[in-house]
Amino acid sequence: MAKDKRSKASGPPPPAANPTPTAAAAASTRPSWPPFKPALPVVDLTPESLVQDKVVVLRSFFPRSLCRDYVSFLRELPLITTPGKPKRGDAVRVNDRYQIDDPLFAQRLWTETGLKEVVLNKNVARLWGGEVVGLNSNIRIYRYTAGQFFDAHYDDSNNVTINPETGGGGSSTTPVPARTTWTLLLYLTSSADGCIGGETVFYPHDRRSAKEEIAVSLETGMLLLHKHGHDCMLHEGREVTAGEKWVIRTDLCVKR
Ligand SMILES: O=C(O)CCC(=O)C(=O)O
Ligand SMILES: [Fe+2]
Repeated sequence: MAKDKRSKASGPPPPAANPTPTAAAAASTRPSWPPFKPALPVVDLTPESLVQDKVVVLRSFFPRSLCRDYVSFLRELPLITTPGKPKRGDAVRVNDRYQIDDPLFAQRLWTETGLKEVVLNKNVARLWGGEVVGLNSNIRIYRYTAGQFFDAHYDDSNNVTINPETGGGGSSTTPVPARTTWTLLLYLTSSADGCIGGETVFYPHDRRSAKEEIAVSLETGMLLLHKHGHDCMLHEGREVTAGEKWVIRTDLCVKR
């Protein structure tokens, strides 16, 4: 697939940064995400490079028990099965999805998990394309059941605003203009939970090729980061053939 004809990972744009009628009303419709228990991180988080400067994983980012809690919780959310026909140029995504603009959850994932410390560590800080200020508040939940997949595509970089929220009804600090640079995928299930298939597969040379592919197998609780935007690698979520693949998706954001 030529890059100029590349298909983009699509979806409705995230809700406006200032939701109506009031931010308080919008906040009340956000999910009551389970607490991060036990306190995170549970292991020494060590970034492991799978593709130099392009794909990094953190294994056991969520412990298995927390992944189970999250899957039980997420299955009660109103997931929407992908509409059949994608817009021209958009990747075919066949899965069930839930999307919410939730700055507070994005901030919790960033600050209450150990992620911030790992990402800002001087050994890896140069990777992210700028000064990382947090995670995209556009939180996406994917469930893939047997026969579902996300066809090959590239992820775009988007301009966003990071709205640090205090959560307790306190004052918000100044919004920070930012840009997404790396995709974040947190896998909540794997073959250990009966999910077969569903690998995230990267193609380094802009063509689907079994010889060249780098297939990342699901691991329960593993967090994967991959570079996106102009030098995003072509990639896909391979078909799930049994069980359920559950993923939390957001993005790393740098100051703009
Ligand atoms: O589910 C996956 O493995 C890939 C998801 C993906 O490519 C995306 O969210 O853009
Ligand atoms: Fe993608």
